[in-house]
Amino acid sequence: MGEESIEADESEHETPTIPARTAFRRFWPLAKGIRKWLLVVWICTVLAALAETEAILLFSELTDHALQKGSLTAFWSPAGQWLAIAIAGAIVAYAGNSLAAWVTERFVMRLREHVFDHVQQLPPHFFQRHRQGDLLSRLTGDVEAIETMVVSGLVGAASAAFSALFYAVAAFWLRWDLAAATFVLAPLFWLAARRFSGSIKDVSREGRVVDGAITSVVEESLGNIVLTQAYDRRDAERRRLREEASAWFRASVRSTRLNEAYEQLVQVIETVCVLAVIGIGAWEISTGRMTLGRLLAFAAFLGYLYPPVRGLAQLGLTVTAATAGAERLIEILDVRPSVTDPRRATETGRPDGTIEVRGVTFRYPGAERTALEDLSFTVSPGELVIVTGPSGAGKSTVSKLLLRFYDPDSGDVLLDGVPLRDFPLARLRAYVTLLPQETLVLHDTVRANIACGRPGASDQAIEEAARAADAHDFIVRLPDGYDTRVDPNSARLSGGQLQRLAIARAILRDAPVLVLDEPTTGLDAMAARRVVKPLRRLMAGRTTIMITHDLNLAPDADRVLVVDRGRIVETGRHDELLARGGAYARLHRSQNNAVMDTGELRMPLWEEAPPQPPHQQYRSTYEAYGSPYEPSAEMPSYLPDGRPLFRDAQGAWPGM
Ligand SMILES: Nc1ncnc2c1ncn2[C@@H]1O[C@H](COP(=O)(O)OP(=O)(O)OP(=O)(O)O)[C@@H](O)[C@H]1O
Repeated sequence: MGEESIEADESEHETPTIPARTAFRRFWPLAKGIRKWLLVVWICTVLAALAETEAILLFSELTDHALQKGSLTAFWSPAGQWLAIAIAGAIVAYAGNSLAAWVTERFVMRLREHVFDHVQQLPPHFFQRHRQGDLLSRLTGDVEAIETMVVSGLVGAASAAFSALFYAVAAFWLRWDLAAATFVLAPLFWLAARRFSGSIKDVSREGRVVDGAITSVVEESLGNIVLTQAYDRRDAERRRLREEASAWFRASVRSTRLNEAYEQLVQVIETVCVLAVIGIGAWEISTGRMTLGRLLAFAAFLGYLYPPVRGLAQLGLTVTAATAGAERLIEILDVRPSVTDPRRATETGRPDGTIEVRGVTFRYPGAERTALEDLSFTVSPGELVIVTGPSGAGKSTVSKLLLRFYDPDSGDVLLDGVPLRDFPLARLRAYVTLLPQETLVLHDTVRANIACGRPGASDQAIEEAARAADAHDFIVRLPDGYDTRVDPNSARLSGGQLQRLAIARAILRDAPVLVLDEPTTGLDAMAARRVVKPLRRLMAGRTTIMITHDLNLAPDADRVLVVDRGRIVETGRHDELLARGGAYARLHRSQNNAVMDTGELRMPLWEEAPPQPPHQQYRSTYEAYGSPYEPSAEMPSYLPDGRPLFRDAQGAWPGM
């Protein structure tokens, strides 16, 4: 594996806890380019606070001169100013809030793209070890949580701090002694927030985790709906959902209770402060040291002062809660891609397609055993090499190294003599095309599904590829032809048709090297036969490495590599290997026996063995491969009605 691919078995760790400051610093760089707008939002908030202050002072003036004295002439001027300030304040607040929403959503968009981009580069085993629902919840809920911390949090904190300071100065300016008396109570807010912050963070973290678990259960359950219905697993699935939903229920109720307790405590503290002001104010008015208007203005300043003070404390809690989401995103962002683009890419033209695997040893990150051990082979341009072997032998791992999903721990994979790690990833994957075991379908039209082989391909090229893949005929019979929308779960296309669509895509891609991973697995015999011809057209003139259990395709290969426990145990042509009577011959035999076994399922349970029909055609096949023919007395080759048990009794794979 390359030096970049430091990759721990991340799933085994608990999500690490991170201080809010670290989390903030981690995501702040993403605000680049929008920071100036944050400043504008902050200025708008300041202007709105100034307008509010001016309004309060005008209110005080109105009380003392217009209301107390009952003078209408003293009313008009301050009233006009108040109205003008209110309108200006409203415009500024509107502009500020709209801009804040724009900045916030831009940040969320950028963050989501950043995380999504990163996740897309992660190696296959990451996705096997993380539940999809949990990843979804991180990409949605947690991303928004971080916004509260970085953007709203920052602007909120700056605005609240400014407003608090501003109103405090105004209150001091009005009556410093009265203000000082009430400010003595301010630390109570801070104490209350401190008391609650730890528990709120815990419960938020719990909530984020459970949210991911619920999405996972729903997603897995819907993805497995056939199993659920066929085996009547509805109760089990409901129980699974209920378990997670109960955890969510508990976390959510606890979170509301904590927030509500905090809110109410703050209300009580506020009431104490207001009563203190009224009490002191009443005493001051009674001694003639203060007018009613000034007292009301003072109370109003305090009234305006509390929300930002409370907001600051509340913001602390919100940021603490958001940190729980940040921790979950940072955990993902810290997973390093197993491969990266080279620092200096090799400049080559289109390669001829010589693949050389040279002394490759590879172990999956976190795995105990090596999946490949000192593997070496070469495939010349235009050759077809089949890689076969028992399950778990390491065949698919070979395909992952050929596509450079991973780098080998030692040894090298070379294309035209250049190590794969020296190619830019995008270029490498244009040269080496994978036809994976499961047919991958985009949620889009048939046309787009083929065109993704070569973005920008003309309709004519798409149709030619579809014809070469024997897909054109069934495509034109679809309701909207090439414009019919397909999706991975739609029953609109059969497995064989999807496979032919994938072949059309690969034909259009026109890469010099092809990696086919079990191209006929999962297809029934008829469907498998139908893809053979298109496959041959696809393989023509390309270096092809076919990973397969299906040895019906082996006689066609220039070479067969038999892999077992990560090593090549045999290599040669199909007939040579059969004649050798080793691992390959055993695999071949077991495959044919497997066919016979299915035939046996259809047999009636006779008391006695049925009469044996002649087996001459199999004798000649065996003898042609140099194997001794040993018909088994217990294992009939024909059904009692005379139909052959072997599917290739009419000659191997007539479709080829
Ligand atoms: N993501 C992974 N993490 C750890 N070990 C893995 C991972 N994927 C595969 N392995 C292990 O690597 C070995 C080779 O797996 P591989 O999938 O290449 O086998 P295979 O020959 O393709 O099997 P099959 O024919 O069943 O698909 C196996 O022992 C498997 O358990």
